[in-house]
Amino acid sequence: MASEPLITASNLTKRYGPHTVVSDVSLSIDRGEIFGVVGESGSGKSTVARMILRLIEPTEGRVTFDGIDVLAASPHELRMLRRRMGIVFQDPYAALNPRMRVRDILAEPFAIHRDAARGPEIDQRLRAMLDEVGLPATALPRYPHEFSGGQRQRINIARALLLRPDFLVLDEPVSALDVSVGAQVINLLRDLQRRHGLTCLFISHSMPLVRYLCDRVAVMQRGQVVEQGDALAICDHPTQTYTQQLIAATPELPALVN
Ligand SMILES: Nc1ncnc2c1ncn2[C@@H]1O[C@H](COP(=O)(O)OP(=O)(O)OP(=O)(O)O)[C@@H](O)[C@H]1O
Repeated sequence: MASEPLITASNLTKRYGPHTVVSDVSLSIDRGEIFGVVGESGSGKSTVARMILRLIEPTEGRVTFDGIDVLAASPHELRMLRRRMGIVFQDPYAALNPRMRVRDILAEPFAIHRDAARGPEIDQRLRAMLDEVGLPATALPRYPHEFSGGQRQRINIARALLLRPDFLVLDEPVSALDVSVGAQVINLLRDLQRRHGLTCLFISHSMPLVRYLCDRVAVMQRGQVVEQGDALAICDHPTQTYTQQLIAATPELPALVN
């Protein structure tokens, strides 16, 4: 028997005053898959992801996470849900507090979720996680400005994974990075996703990247899903003109694949 999807979003709509920025979006994300949301800037991708995480309240619609009604969750339930969800933002520079040491940035989730780990175990978890994202333990006492963009994004990924979430939102995680650095980060994400059996929502404007990384994809245009399904099928045989234009607009990936 097929398992229930980890996430279902049904008829999500977001309006700001008279502006409808997301309109009637429905999708479901299976456990262990990477689901892509692709579209040009302003098409509503981030708004959909933030509504799923309930960082933004939808105007209409429903979200379930592991069968739990996310929008009806009490503050306590929401805290428990948030622990199971991580997010990596686009801009690795803006996402890290420049006045905090890496150790404190990474330990922050443990301060919020006090029962997740204590004392010496926290330090152990930080070191192990840094190792997983390819950074040395000597990073711990240093400040974000001492790191390159790619290294900073690795710190963001480590922070997002520290509480061992089931679900990770990747909001254009490499679009602020150089192509070769971005390729390394994409491969790291793919390895971590496989190793931990993570379920991911990957937001991107790049069809080749979606083709490389995602199992399924939803294509968004002006707040609506115009096409969704198997990522390879849609990238190789798009049925919508908009999808064809997106493909034509993005250069081929350089040698990303390792
Ligand atoms: N708080 C807000 N108030 C009004 N409009 C907003 C607000 N947040 C987002 N929007 C508008 O909603 C639309 C969708 O934005 P969103 O960030 O979801 O798009 P996106 O596809 O993720 O774009 P990008 O790739 O540039 O991040 C945009 O037109 C944006 O200007």
